[in-house]
Order: sequence, then C-alpha cells, then structure tokens
Amino acid sequence: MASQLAKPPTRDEADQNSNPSIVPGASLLLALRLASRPILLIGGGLVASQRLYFLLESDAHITLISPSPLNPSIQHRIDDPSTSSQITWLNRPYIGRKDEVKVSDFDLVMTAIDDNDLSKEVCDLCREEKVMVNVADIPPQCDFYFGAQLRRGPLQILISTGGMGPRAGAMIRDIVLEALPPNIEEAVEGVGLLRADLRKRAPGVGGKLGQERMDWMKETCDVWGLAKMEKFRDQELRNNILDQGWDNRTIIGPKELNLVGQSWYKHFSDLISSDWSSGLGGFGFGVAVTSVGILLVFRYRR
Ligand SMILES: C[C@@]1(CC(=O)O)c2cc3[nH]c(cc4nc(cc5[nH]c(cc(n2)[C@H]1CCC(=O)O)[C@@](C)(CC(=O)O)[C@@H]5CCC(=O)O)C(CC(=O)O)=C4CCC(=O)O)c(CCC(=O)O)c3CC(=O)O
Ligand SMILES: NC(=O)C1=CN([C@@H]2O[C@H](COP(=O)(O)OP(=O)(O)OC[C@H]3O[C@@H](n4cnc5c(N)ncnc54)[C@H](O)[C@@H]3O)[C@@H](O)[C@H]2O)C=CC1
Repeated sequence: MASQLAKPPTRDEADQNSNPSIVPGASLLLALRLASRPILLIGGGLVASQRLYFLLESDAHITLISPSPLNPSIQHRIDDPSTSSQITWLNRPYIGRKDEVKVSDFDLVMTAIDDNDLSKEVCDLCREEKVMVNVADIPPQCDFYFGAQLRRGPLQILISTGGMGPRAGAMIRDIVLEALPPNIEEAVEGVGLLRADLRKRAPGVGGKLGQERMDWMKETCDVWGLAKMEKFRDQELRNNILDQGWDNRTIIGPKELNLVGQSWYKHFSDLISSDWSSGLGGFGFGVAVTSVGILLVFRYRR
C-alpha cells in the first residue's frame, strides 16, 4: 500500500491541528548554500567528475585530491579559467589519517575512490570530527546521499529513492522533466522579481509587516497561478499590482488588471486568460506591448 504524503503544518489553519503520524526513515532534503565554502573531494574518476560538476554550480570552493591522470572533464574544469579559481588540485594520492590535509578544515567531504579501506578511514575521520561525509558506493558510510537532479535556472528538483534504486531515481527524474510546463523557469523567475520589488517597498524582517507581506504574496501567487506567473517578469505589470494591490493591501489578479486603468491592460488580461498555452500568450503580450509602444511613438511624433 502506498504510504501517506508528507504534510507538515502549513499556514492554513485547517492543516495545523491534523497531526499526521511520523513515518521514520526519510532523508532530510535541504538546499545547501555552499558559495565559497570549502569542500574536500577525494578521487578523480567519473563519479568525482559528477560531484565536481554540482559543486561548481553551487559556487563552492573544492579541494580535489587525486593523482593524474584525471577524468578529462575534471581536467577541463581545472584548465578552464571560468572555473579554475574554484578548484585547488593536489596532484597526489590522499593517505588518510596521516595526510596533512585535515577533514576538519572542510564543511563537507566526498570520496569517489576505488579503495574501500581508505574510504572507510575517511568516513571514520569525518565522524570523529563531525564533518558530514559521502562515500560513493557505500551507503552506511554516507551522512548524505546524492540524488537524481534537474535544474531549470533557479528551480531545482532532487529525486531520492533513499538508496533503493539510483537508476530508478534517474528515470523518475525524467518523468518529472517531461511533466514540467515549458515556461516553469520563467514562472519562477517572475515570482522572484515580484518578491524582490515587494521587499524594496516593504523592507525588514518579521513583525506585522512581514506577516502582511507573506499573506499578500501567498494570495497573489494563488490568484495568478503558476501558469501566469511568468507575466511578473514585466516591470510595468509588477509596478501595477504593487501600486494597486500591495499599497492598498488588496490582491490584484489577472482578472482585476483590466480595472486598473490603461486600456492595454484590458487587452493584456484578455490575452492571458488562457492556461499553459502561454508560449503564444507571451508572444501575444510581447506584440501587444510593442504595438502600444509604436502607437505612443506615433502619437508623440504628431
Ligand atoms: C546511496 C547513493 C549514495 C551516493 O552516491 O550519494 C548511491 C549508491 C550506489 N549507487 C550505485 C550504483 C549506481 N548509481 C548510479 C547512478 C547514480 N547514483 C546516484 C546516487 C546514489 N547512489 C545514492 C542514492 C540515490 C538515491 O537515493 O536514489 C545518483 C542518483 C546521483 C549521483 O551519484 O550524483 C546517480 C544517477 C544520477 C543521474 O543519472 O542523473 C547508477 C546508474 C548510472 O550510473 O547510470 C548505478 C548502477 C545502476 C543501479 O544500481 O541503479 C551503487 C551500487 C554499486 C554496485 O552495484 O556495486 C550504490 C551502492 C549501493 O546501492 O549499495
Ligand atoms: N553514485 C555512486 O554511488 C556510484 C559509485 N560508484 C563507485 O564510486 C567509486 C568511484 O567510481 P569511478 O569514479 O567510476 O572510479 P574510477 O576508478 O574511474 O576512479 C577512481 C579515482 O580514484 C582515484 N584514487 C584512487 N585512490 C586514491 C587516493 N588514495 N587518493 C586520491 N584519489 C585516489 C583514482 O586515481 C581515480 O581517479 C567506485 O568505487 C565505484 O564503484 C560507481 C558508480 C555510482
């Protein structure tokens, strides 16, 4: 039988007293922010090259210990000026407990080597020093697992099967990839821009203002829906829903926009009333704005 969907309390009051039972055995899924943080990576083969790729994307600083020859993709990152400063390569084998490089100097340690005894030693050292470690191939020696990942700009999704089937995890990732709406990245970017503008208008952390900000943002997201959030990338539209909406502590959804004034907004809100057909909607909007721009230019020239 399928197990329940994890559902912690939310901001909806109805959820807050439901107290779903705890199903143990999960991993804690987090989004680690590693910019400039020191990470130790031991090994220079294919698996290390995969670890390196994700570490570079997260802006970490990687100390890589492995004798040459390295996997060509690792060598490429070391030679490439756009990534070389993020990597300190020690061209030698790591020797374990006696090595001058100490695991305690790192935030995370990863090994991807074909030497089980040395891997076990690294794991023991890390556990002594309370540094989180991943030993590729040996789940009991992992404090964290990797997962099958997909990234669309700011949007990141990780599939974990709790060590049961990494290949199955990658296949599930591909299903998610197929199912994602084509403009999901633009939707996430749009909502990010709106939140940033709102923060400029109403700065600070917590308190009554923070509560109002969160309630307004939550309702605005709900009324626009994921399908239309890409429209928030338009500065004028953002200004409008902040001027008319946030400043009056009310919610301006796509339907309300045509009450907001400028006639092109009526045209615009008609255009965006369809759902994920929005590739064309976006094009239509572009055309609409451009036409208004052209009309204005003509008016001023007269
Ligand atoms: C526990 C974990 C620890 C960790 O590595 O963090 C682990 C452990 C092991 N992997 C093994 C085998 C394979 N691993 C892959 C691939 C990936 N493995 C990844 C993660 C994880 N692998 C963690 C759990 C993930 C989860 O919870 O779902 C992925 C998702 C992410 C990544 O590595 O970055 C990446 C796919 C990414 C992608 O394609 O995008 C393939 C397929 C392939 O290479 O195409 C195979 C062969 C097919 C198969 O076995 O499925 C073996 C057995 C070795 C043996 O039999 O001797 C072990 C050890 C064991 O299971 O005992
Ligand atoms: N996601 C996972 O958990 C997976 C794990 N593996 C396992 O991960 C390990 C690494 O896999 P690959 O990269 O394909 O192996 P590989 O054999 O291509 O690479 C091993 C690397 O480790 C280096 N190395 C060996 N001893 C070292 C030492 N003392 N210090 C520093 N570097 C050292 C080698 O020079 C080589 O670069 C293997 O044990 C493999 O079975 C393989 C596939 C998936």
